[in-house]
Amino acid sequence: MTQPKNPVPALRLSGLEKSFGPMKIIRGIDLDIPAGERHAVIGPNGAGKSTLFHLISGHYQPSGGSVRLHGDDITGMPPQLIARRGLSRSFQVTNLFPQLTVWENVRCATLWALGYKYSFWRNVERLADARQRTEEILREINLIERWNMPAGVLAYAEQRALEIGLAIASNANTLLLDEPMAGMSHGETEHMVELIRKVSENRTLLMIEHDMGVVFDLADRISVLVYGEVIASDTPERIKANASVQQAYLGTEVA
Ligand SMILES: Nc1ncnc2c1ncn2[C@@H]1O[C@H](COP(=O)(O)OP(=O)(O)OP(=O)(O)O)[C@@H](O)[C@H]1O
Repeated sequence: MTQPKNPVPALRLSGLEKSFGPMKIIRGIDLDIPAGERHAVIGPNGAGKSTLFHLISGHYQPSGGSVRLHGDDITGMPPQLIARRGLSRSFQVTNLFPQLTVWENVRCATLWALGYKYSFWRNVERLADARQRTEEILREINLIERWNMPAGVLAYAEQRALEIGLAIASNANTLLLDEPMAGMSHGETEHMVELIRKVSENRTLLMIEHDMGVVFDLADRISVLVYGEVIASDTPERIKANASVQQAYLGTEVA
């Protein structure tokens, strides 16, 4: 990044730990993610990547350590409170209302973000701010032409784009994406990369991804997680050249 970095990182993980019974799954992670960075977490199956996301988003309670979002301690807060503070997560499993239209799905998230209580929702078509914001988001995620289709009949890649739309509709400034390219064709992957690049232009992005082409194309910085520890956190070029990363994980994949 060419701009000076904000001294308060968007995310700061300090001594983060998670055990399940006697099994230490996350073993003391220290990691700063500056605001505006696109950061990828890679690592072998079972390394603890999803667990790490669960800890950051509040879906799991850490066994030790802390999570700070823009300097505020959010450790152990419930997911909905963390989301209210601007951190939004999209899941590997789909999180949409399939019978509602694309428009209605985004509008729900928009209404929530604008602070409307459920009692307002029956006059929802009159809420100009919600309408305008919904339209903006559908344009941003390239689904404006699908606005009137039930979410359940969209193509898989479009459903994933809509999930990203729901995340940004909630006014998120920090996005956690868990394997956004999973199950996509080559063409769909290319579109998703462009979409993620666009929506992360003015947001902080943390993503788990197995597609190394995508990771090395999108990320400003990459952290490599092996057995619950970050063994390296650096630029794509340095990660590629890092001997211990090669040995532990990448092998010949990106050599
Ligand atoms: N709720 C749980 N209870 C017990 N063990 C768990 C729980 N959740 C995860 N684990 C274990 O923690 C380890 C890390 O799992 P996790 O899903 O975080 O890895 P991952 O790096 O995301 O893997 P993958 O790339 O395959 O998705 C695994 O051994 C898993 O079995």
